[in-house]
Amino acid sequence: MIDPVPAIELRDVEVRFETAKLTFDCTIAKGGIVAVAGASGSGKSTLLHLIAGFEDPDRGEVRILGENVADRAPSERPVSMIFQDNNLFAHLDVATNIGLGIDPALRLSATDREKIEDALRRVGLEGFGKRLPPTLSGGERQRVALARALVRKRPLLLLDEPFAALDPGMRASMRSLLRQLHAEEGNTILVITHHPEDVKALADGVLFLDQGRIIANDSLDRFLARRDNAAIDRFLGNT
Ligand SMILES: Nc1ncnc2c1ncn2[C@@H]1O[C@H](COP(=O)(O)OP(=O)(O)OP(=O)(O)O)[C@@H](O)[C@H]1O
Repeated sequence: MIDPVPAIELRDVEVRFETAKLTFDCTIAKGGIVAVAGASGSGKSTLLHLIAGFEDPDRGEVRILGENVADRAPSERPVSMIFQDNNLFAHLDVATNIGLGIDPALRLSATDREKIEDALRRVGLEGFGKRLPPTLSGGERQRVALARALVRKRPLLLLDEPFAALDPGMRASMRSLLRQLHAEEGNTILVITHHPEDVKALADGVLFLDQGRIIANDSLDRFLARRDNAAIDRFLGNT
């Protein structure tokens, strides 16, 4: 049965920049992996920033798990966000970077240390705790960012092009890791990607943006079958 309380609702949300006006209306059910796609500049990052609280709407309402989050700072929202890069503090070792997800003041108990070790195991980085981020590969750094999100235990995980810097083999392995963690956590994931193969391999649903608007909010199958929009055709390589 579909949970009646959606993970995310954007109601008449409008953001105005000097050169762009973005308007978002959508409802996203709990528990799926949703790919967020669309041409460069279509508004994908802004959409995620609105949900995470890094951007405030000029109009409209952002609701998470049934609650209007207008007054909630990013750290108070039930959300973790992973960026393309710059997720980690270079001068802090991997375990400490993950510990920041548990307590930003780093008052970590023995149980917290076990949670960090467990998260490292789950992302395939056992024994990496003492390493510094600059000594890791791009894929390993993204795994650490995922481990930090895991220990935060937030029901919503937002990823802004998390695979952008990775080679095809690494992308595929990150996709399967994400699917596996999603199956274990039962969380709701939104992931920005420019690649149809990520959408096909990862997503249950697709939000497709064009010029600051959501023009599709479909199940994966329905999205892949669409032939009614030039921007979607271009993305899927149907032209
Ligand atoms: N802080 C800002 N100030 C002014 N304009 C902005 C700001 N953030 C985004 N914009 C504009 O809003 C539009 C959408 O930007 P956004 O970064 O959300 O797009 P995107 O789909 O994530 O693009 P990309 O795929 O290139 O990352 C663009 O025209 C961009 O120039």
